[in-house]
Amino acid sequence: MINVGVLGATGAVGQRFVELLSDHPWFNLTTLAASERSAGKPYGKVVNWRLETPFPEKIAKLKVTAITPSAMKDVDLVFSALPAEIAQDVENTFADAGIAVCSNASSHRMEPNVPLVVPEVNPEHLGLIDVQRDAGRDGFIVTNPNCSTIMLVSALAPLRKFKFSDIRVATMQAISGAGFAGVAAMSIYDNIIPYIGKEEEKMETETLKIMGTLKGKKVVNAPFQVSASCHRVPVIDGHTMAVWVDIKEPVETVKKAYADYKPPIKGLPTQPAESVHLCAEEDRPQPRLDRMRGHGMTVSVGRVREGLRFVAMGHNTIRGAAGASVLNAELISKKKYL
Ligand SMILES: NC(=O)C1=CN([C@@H]2O[C@H](COP(=O)(O)OP(=O)(O)OC[C@H]3O[C@@H](n4cnc5c(N)ncnc54)[C@H](OP(=O)(O)O)[C@@H]3O)[C@@H](O)[C@H]2O)C=CC1
Ligand SMILES: N[C@@H](CC(=O)OP(=O)(O)O)C(=O)O
Repeated sequence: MINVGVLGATGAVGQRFVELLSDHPWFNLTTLAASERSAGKPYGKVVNWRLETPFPEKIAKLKVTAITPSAMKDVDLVFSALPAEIAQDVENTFADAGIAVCSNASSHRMEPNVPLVVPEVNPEHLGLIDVQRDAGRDGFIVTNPNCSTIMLVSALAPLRKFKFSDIRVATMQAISGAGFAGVAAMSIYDNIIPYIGKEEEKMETETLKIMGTLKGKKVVNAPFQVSASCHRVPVIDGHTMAVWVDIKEPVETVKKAYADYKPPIKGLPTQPAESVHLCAEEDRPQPRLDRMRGHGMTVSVGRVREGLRFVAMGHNTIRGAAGASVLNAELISKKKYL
């Protein structure tokens, strides 16, 4: 068992980490860290547990620590669910102290030495860990993408054998993506907000890095163009997106590619049986009905039609955040980087 901790354990994504790690077969959750408001108090007293699954009582008494390596001495790996502006320095400090960091925050994603990984899409990019180590670091940082980007690249992965260069995407994103206090009820109820700060830029750049090729010590971006329009909708969990790709193959050929798809990795505890599920029903995927497919780790695709057009949807705080990071950590562990 590998001892792990969570940075930002009280937040929307932090709670998902706690849920996924409290009974993990490879990882032993020993340390929970949050802001000064929470540090020094028992986790059960400071967390406002908002998940549908029961609160894991066995960690209720665990004392929340400060977000410093010295306060988290027994851990080999930390999961970061910190706000990006805090994560920037904190994650560097942990990696410099010899600790592996699996981060959900956007701060380091686009740095050339930092792997931006979705295990089913670009597992080989973990090779950038060696580049960080060669530069003299004892630990390392591995990131997972933005929650909408994960759904997009997962849905594109089975289509890589076809030629395409132009992707257009319009998202309908859940309010949990903005964190617990992110969107006021008065703003989102009976409404759609056609702006999510920096989200479009993230989808347009992160996709190219993830679907790029690791050549020597760097990733060469995928040679295509992504154009995104992002919108907040009154859904609690589950990011949905309409996607247009310039694939010329017949619809049936594309559907077969989804049906036959086998991801390049297997044997990880958090990996779902299907990383991408092709919905047969004409009115699916829908967030309320499909977000928990594969324990929240499966991306559902449907409405594949001429154009080529389709709809993709996945759980933003599980597949799009904490689950993605845990899957990265499992791959890191399997590949003996720890
Ligand atoms: N929500 C989502 O779907 C997704 C979120 N992300 C990213 O994950 C990260 C966390 O998001 P989310 O969980 O929604 O955020 P929340 O606001 O819900 O939680 C933030 C967490 O960080 C802690 N924190 C805040 N300020 C500080 C500080 N100054 N020092 C130490 N700890 C601090 C909080 O502790 P305390 O309770 O003590 O204040 C809390 O545990 C962000 O970078 C976000 O962009 C990524 C993908 C999806
Ligand atoms: N911006 C996303 C969530 C998020 O925090 O993304 P990122 O990890 O790229 O900061 C949303 O609002 O749904």
